[in-house]
Amino acid sequence: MEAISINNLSKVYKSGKKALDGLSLTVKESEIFSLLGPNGAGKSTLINILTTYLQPTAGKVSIMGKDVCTEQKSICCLIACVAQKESIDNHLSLKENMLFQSRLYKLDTATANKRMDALIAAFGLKEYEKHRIAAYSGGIKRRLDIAMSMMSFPKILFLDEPTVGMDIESRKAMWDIVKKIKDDFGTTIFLTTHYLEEADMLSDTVCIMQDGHQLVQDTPENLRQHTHQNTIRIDLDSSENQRDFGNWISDLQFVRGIRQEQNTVYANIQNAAQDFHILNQLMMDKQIRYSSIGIVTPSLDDVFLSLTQSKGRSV
Ligand SMILES: Nc1ncnc2c1ncn2[C@@H]1O[C@H](COP(=O)(O)OP(=O)(O)OP(=O)(O)O)[C@@H](O)[C@H]1O
Repeated sequence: MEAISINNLSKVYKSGKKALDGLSLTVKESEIFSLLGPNGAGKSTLINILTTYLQPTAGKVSIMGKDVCTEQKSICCLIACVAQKESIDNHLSLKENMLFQSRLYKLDTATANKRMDALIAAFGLKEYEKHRIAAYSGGIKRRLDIAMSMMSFPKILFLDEPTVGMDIESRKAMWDIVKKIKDDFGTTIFLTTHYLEEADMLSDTVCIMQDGHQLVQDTPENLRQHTHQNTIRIDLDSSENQRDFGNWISDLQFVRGIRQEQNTVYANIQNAAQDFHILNQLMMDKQIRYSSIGIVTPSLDDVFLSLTQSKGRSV
């Protein structure tokens, strides 16, 4: 069974704003699924519909086979959502916070204690039990927040930007925990993130959306492969004017978009084998000075930009 199935979903707010526009996607059971998209793409609207806070305008959405419009109660027992705003009570201890959560789900004491001990061990929280919660770092609080939401053993866990604002150490620790949730508990994880490296490291499937609909959904590896043939890297000589070059290359008919990092320009093109030679020749004719040019292995950033960037806009 698919964990989440979305078919032709639309959401129009009262203001008339169409936030979702014929979105279709599927999330498999026990996978880590990352949703990416520029600001305003419709990610929050989608999560709010999937977690039953918002009603869709049209389309069909099912969670573990249950319809979001007619079976909200059953769905709420199957999912948990960790929003960006933490839900920890600083006046309670770590264990009290977890047990409070278990009462919301009406777990009996023996089950609650068993789950709590398993989660404290799995999330590396044992050493923090004796400390005051107010003294926890943001990363540890986030970890506790996720452990609390796992007390109900949800089938699907929604994580809204789980590592936003964290330093790289805490971010890596969080990645290990997200993988552990999938491996040890078999939970399907649906996460949103603005960090493409994070989506790349964690995800079985990545979906990139824009303007309320899906642009692409695939494994990170396949997405990189997709762009691999379509990205040319040019390292300009420092004497070249980067802005002039950026404008010139953007205007070429076969260039779909560019990304500039100081003297380096990444150009997304239609046909690497053919366009690489044409570009090389045009640059020589124009006597543009560069130290190297080549087809490169793209990062997920290149995939994201090539799909969401309009022609000629540099980032
Ligand atoms: N309650 C609302 N009423 C009217 N328009 C809304 C409402 N909520 C969101 N929108 C609009 O719907 C569109 C999608 O918004 P949404 O918050 O879902 O995008 P997002 O991808 O989560 O963006 P971000 O990454 O900035 O959080 C935006 O144009 C937004 O301004």
